[in-house]
Amino acid sequence: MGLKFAKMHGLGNDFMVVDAISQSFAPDAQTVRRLADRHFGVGFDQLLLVEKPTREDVLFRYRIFNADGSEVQNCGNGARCFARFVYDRGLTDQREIPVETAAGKLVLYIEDDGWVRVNMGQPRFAPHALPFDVPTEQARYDLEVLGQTVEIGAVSLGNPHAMLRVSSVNDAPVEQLGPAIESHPQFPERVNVGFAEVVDRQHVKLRVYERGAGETLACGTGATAAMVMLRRWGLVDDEVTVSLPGGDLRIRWSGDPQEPVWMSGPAEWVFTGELCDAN
Ligand SMILES: N[C@H](CCC[C@H](N)C(=O)O)C(=O)O
Repeated sequence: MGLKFAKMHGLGNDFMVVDAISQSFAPDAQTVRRLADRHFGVGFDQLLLVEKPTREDVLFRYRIFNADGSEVQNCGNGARCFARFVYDRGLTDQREIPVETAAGKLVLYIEDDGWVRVNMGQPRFAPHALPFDVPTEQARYDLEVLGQTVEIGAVSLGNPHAMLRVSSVNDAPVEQLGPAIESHPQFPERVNVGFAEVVDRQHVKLRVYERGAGETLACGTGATAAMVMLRRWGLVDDEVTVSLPGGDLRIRWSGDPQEPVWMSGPAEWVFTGELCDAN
């Protein structure tokens, strides 16, 4: 009997989801990379593990691995799929699902319309939270990259995000600046890179070059980070639709750094499978 898994996605950001409570599965980075391969493996942007919690105030531990094998602190689209998975599979009958991540506690809510709402916690702007090697915290930073100076915002949602404002996401230099900023020396743990176009105060278009996965069709923490930084820059209101190539997310934040950010969006099942024993 090989490892059973589900293939799910949040707006095309796709995941292999494994119940690692009823199955023994603790993959190393090489195994994750092999399973992530879209020809030799299952194929995914991230692997999500459902594990027993290590703290009392949550129902599950939620672990996330990028396609390059790196374990990371948060994944917004993955959190919605995680909630769908544990509820639909009967691992919980609660529709308010507190989970433990490497970045702390998230609370996932399954809504009547099938969407999932996530309390993403408070945004953290302090450079050390990303980490980002700059002397002081600023609302905007000038970053030297590929021989040019680009203006970015920087925020942690448990995982690190840099964001640039662009006039058009369609023309954004994602292929050039994405990898260059992702691995910029001032981001010692690398960084996710968002390219945001402000349509109006309630609508943003976004593309994200993800740390450890490349450009994805959607990024939940990236959409959250973009809204938060644009709200801090005074360019959007408290409720924003973020349109990514794979679809829309709703992000809500009051602008108060002590207040949590809320992300709402869909989570879809695609198929279930079982690895052949050789894997
Ligand atoms: N690439 C991210 C993890 C996945 C985030 C993304 N898929 C989301 O929906 O938030 C990182 O290395 O921090």
